[in-house]
Amino acid sequence: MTEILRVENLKKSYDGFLAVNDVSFSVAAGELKALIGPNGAGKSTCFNMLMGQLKPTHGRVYFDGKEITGHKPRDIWRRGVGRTFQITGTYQSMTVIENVQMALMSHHRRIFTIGPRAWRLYRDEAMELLKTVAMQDQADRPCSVLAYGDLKRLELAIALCHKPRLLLMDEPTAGMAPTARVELMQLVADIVRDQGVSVLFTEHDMDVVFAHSHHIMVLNRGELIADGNAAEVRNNPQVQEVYLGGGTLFKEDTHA
Ligand SMILES: Nc1ncnc2c1ncn2[C@@H]1O[C@H](COP(=O)(O)OP(=O)(O)OP(=O)(O)O)[C@@H](O)[C@H]1O
Repeated sequence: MTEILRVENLKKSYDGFLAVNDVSFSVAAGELKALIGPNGAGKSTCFNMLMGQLKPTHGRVYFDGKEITGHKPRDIWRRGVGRTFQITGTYQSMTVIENVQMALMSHHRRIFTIGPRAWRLYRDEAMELLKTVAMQDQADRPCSVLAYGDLKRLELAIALCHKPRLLLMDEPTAGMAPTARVELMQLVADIVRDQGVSVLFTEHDMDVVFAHSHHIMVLNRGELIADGNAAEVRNNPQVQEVYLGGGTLFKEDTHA
């Protein structure tokens, strides 16, 4: 499979404390890959280095074969790396579809189009994106009245406006009820399958991780201790030790 992201020997030191220590991995085109680990393992630090918010102390990051180490977040985003955050960032005073239209205007560099005419721009394209996340029936509702799970789906539609080839999702299901978590990740898995986009996500809910990921990486104290499919990771003694002190780890995965 074609490699979309490659990370080589990434390190991040905070005043001498190595939060990420010599981490190397890759993400293939069309792959749904999880990055898991206990609190403080270095997942967010790693994400922030991939997205340009943090400069690595050492190491290199390549996106689609080109080095992006230390590039500005906007440059990385323009190249096709999208991101969703733990806290949703929609405009509450606008409707669902207006939020998507705003993101499309930004993508097409028409963000300074103002007045009523603006809301005729990209409406069809926005509606298509809302269909992708099964939100078309809520297009004209104000964001302020949306349920949390719907906000997360809207955020996903907004991230897709920029046609990312790689989407980094930081704890996409945080704060959601268990059924809504599985539904959201099923939606992400469908988008990966149908659109060929790659997704790298961090997650604390192991049911979500093992049900949907093609591959799983485990970070512990800044070091990558496993990178493999669900069975390989589940049976890895070091992973079991980290999570449950050596006991039986995860439920059987449902991913084929
Ligand atoms: N700006 C900072 N300055 C100093 N130490 C930091 C900073 N940011 C993170 N750390 C430390 O680096 C380590 C890794 O933190 P990070 O937030 O990357 O972990 P994480 O795996 O994302 O954790 P969580 O699952 O709790 O979000 C932690 O020990 C944290 O305290």
